[in-house]
Order: sequence, then C-alpha cells, then structure tokens
Amino acid sequence: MYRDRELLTVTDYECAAIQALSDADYGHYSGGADDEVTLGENTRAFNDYMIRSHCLRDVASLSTSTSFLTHSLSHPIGVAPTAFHGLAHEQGELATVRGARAASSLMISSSWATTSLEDMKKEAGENPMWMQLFVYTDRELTQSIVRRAEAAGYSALVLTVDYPARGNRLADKRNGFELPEHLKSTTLPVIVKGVLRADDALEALRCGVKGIIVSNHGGRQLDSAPASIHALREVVEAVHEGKHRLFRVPVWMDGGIRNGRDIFKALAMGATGVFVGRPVIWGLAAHGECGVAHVLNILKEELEQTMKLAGCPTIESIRAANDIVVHKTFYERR
Ligand SMILES: Cc1cc2nc3c(=O)[nH]c(=O)nc-3n(C[C@H](O)[C@H](O)[C@H](O)COP(=O)(O)O)c2cc1C
Ligand SMILES: CCCCCCC(=O)C(=O)O
Repeated sequence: MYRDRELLTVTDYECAAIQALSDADYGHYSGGADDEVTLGENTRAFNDYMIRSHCLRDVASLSTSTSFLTHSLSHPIGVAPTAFHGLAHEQGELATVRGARAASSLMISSSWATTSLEDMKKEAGENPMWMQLFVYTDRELTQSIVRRAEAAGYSALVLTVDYPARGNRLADKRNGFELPEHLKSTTLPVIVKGVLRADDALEALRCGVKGIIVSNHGGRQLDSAPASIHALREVVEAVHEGKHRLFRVPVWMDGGIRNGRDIFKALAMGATGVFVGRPVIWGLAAHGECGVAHVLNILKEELEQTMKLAGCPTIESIRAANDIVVHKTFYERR
C-alpha cells in the first residue's frame, strides 16, 4: 500500500496532481460549468450539516461492510465514471481499475474511457464493475454497447441522464482543451445517474430502474443545480417506503465528497453508498494505481475514524439513526 507523509488527504493529492498535470488537463478535470456555482456548492454544502455524535457507545469492533445491489462490499465508497484517464496517467484506466481493485472499490467505467470496456473488466478480475452509458439516439449503437458490457462481465448499466447537451465549461474554452488524436476512442457501451428531484426519481422507479445515483455531474452540466448532498434527502424521501427506512431501490450519491465526514453525512441522510470522481483522478495523476488505492483507503480510514468518534460502529447504525446528522440551524433554534 502506498504511504507518503506528505499525502494524507484528498486535498494533498489534488496538490500533487496539479504538479503532475498540464494546466489544460488539470483545468479539464477540476473545472465545472459556467460560474462554477454548483461545483463550489457540492463541497461547501457538506458544511451545512453537523454530526451530532453519540458517546457511551461500543465502537471497539467497527465494520464498514455493506452491499451494492448483489455485491457484498467491505466499504461503501465506489469510483464514479470519469472520462479520459489516459490524460492523467500513461496506463490510463488500467491503473485506475487496479487501484480500485486493491482498495476493493466497486468501479463504474465511463463510456468515454481511453481503454476498451473489455480490457477494463479483464483487469478488474473479480472486483465488481458497472458500465456507464449516455443516452444515444442511435439505438443499435446503444444495444451493441449493452451486449458488449454483458459479455465482458459488467454487472449493471449506469445510464447518465443529465447530459442532453454538454455543459458550458469555460476552463476548457480558455485553455483550448482538446482531446489528443490518439485518445479518441468510441468504446461506447440500469441505474440512473443524474437525478436531483423527487418526481424524476419516482418516474425512474416507474421505468423499472434498480437504483438511482443523485448527481449533478460534478457541477459540469447545469450551473445553479443544487449541491448533490442537498438534493439527496428529497430523492431519498421520494423512494422511501414506510417508516423503517426500507427503500424500493438503493440511492447513491456523488459530488463534492472529499473526506470521510462527507461520506458519513451522505450515509446518515439515506445514501446506500457514495461514488467519488475527481479524488480518484488526483490519485491516478499523482501515483498511478497506488495513488488511486491510497486515495480510496484514505477516505475509508477517515470514514472509520468518523464512525468511531460519532458512536456508530456499522453502516446500518449510521443509516438507522434519524438524528445523527442535522442541519446546522438545528443548533441556532435551541
Ligand atoms: C473529468 C470528469 C469526467 C467525467 N466523465 C463522466 C463520464 O464519462 N460519464 C459520467 O456519467 N459522468 C462523468 N463525470 C461525472 C462523474 O461521474 C461524477 O458525477 C462527478 O465527478 C462527481 O463529483 P466529484 O468529482 O466532486 O466527486 C465526469 C466528471 C469529471 C470531473
Ligand atoms: C464528447 C465526449 C464526451 C465525454 C463526456 C465526459 C464527461 O461526462 C465530462 O463531464 O467530461
């Protein structure tokens, strides 16, 4: 496992990635749409919530184990689909897949990967992978991707529904960001990714989806969309059945997660698990597969630390506690 006294947090990894990447590539990965209001809100909004910790709880034996659909996992931190890893590291997605496997993280492959979907799955071995695809007007093309993903051993398809058109990314325009010729790849391939409202979540349920990822695409599509953590509660409540926190389908979230406290808050607000995008890219750019694994392990260790300090020894105990995370106004009213 990669260890470095200088690289203790995701923010440390972002600083290392800035050194490793060209300005244009860093701008492409880090940037959001337009004024980047949503991009900023994604991280900031976690500070709107406080962890109302318990004391006098037995946290001697702690477990972060959980499940995503049929997969039993040792922790609830997955890798979000992000495109073009060949810009961040010479081994591209193969390094990311190896890092995710080393950290036992479920990974969602981007349909705009710079490595074929078959090669990625082969590299992952038994580590579970889902395949992301966009909504293409060419149905035959979509079907051929779906068939390839099935044949390769992907266990779910993640349909990104927040991309009817590309967001207005000013960093890319200012830097003249263009994909190098040698990376243009069309490895194109039902969980929906990009839901932010209760009514859309219910419509997705009616369409028979098996899961929902609350996401605003890392602030790269509609600027002024709400922070994912703010939208999470609305979606969770919509798909919530009864008063015992039984969900008709799991709800995950991504966007702005940079530490274990953020993950704890998302779980407490009803998420089955979380996915991280840019932090994985920072690990990849800084130290390849070891960097990816290290970033994911940092997040897992921070989650464990938060669970101990908050008096919640299991993921279920976080999700079952109705009041372990509260909006900060809770304290203003008292
Ligand atoms: C560089 C980059 C590329 C992305 N590519 C894709 C993609 O190919 N497909 C997709 O569904 N989402 C894509 N996303 C969105 C991520 O899956 C995810 O929603 C977002 O990165 C989460 O926010 P975070 O980066 O703050 O963790 C991309 C995001 C970034 C930053
Ligand atoms: C024409 C290439 C589309 C790649 C989309 C990648 C993506 O979702 C992103 O946010 O960037």
